[in-house]
Amino acid sequence: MLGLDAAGKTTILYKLKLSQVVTTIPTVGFNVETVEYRNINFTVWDIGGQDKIRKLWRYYLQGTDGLIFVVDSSDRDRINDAQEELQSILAQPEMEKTVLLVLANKQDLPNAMSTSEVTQALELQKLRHKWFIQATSAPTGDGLYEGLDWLSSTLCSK
Ligand SMILES: Nc1nc2c(ncn2[C@@H]2O[C@H](COP(=O)(O)OP(=O)(O)OP(=O)(O)O)[C@@H](O)[C@H]2O)c(=O)[nH]1
Ligand SMILES: [Mg+2]
Repeated sequence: MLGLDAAGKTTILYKLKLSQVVTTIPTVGFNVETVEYRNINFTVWDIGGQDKIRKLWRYYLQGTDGLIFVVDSSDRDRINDAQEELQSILAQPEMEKTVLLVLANKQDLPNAMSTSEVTQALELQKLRHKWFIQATSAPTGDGLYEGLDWLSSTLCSK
């Protein structure tokens, strides 16, 4: 699970793992948890997204079945940064066969971009990867399991 700092990755991970909203601090390094859903054990790696440590993302890619890319839909100023980071990670050789779940998170905030706005900004239509975008709100959990539904059915049919 990757995405810019403050996109909501750690909040999402622990909402899935504990069904709780935890208080987070910026992740330096990573958190890893297994999340069981529909008889699948997802090993979810939540990797810190601050600018200075983004260059470490590529060290976590080997053996990845699926990429969950989390976006703060209310952060219009940085959606282009998110687009650039997503493209550069998908260009890595380890990611050639990965499937991509984009979580358009923070839908509860006023002025959040819609999934179609995020789709356009991230240029998802141009990708050669299988992808899906899901609107989410981490504190309520809205959309999280719909995203995992797509991921599990897509990975199982591979
Ligand atoms: N309103 C709202 N706030 C959210 C949502 N998801 C996360 N947040 C808040 O956004 C802030 C950052 O969330 P984190 O989960 O720490 O973000 P992160 O992506 O792990 O950030 P890094 O560890 O720095 O990469 C926290 O204050 C969260 O409570 C959401 O869907 N809606
Ligand atoms: Mg974090």
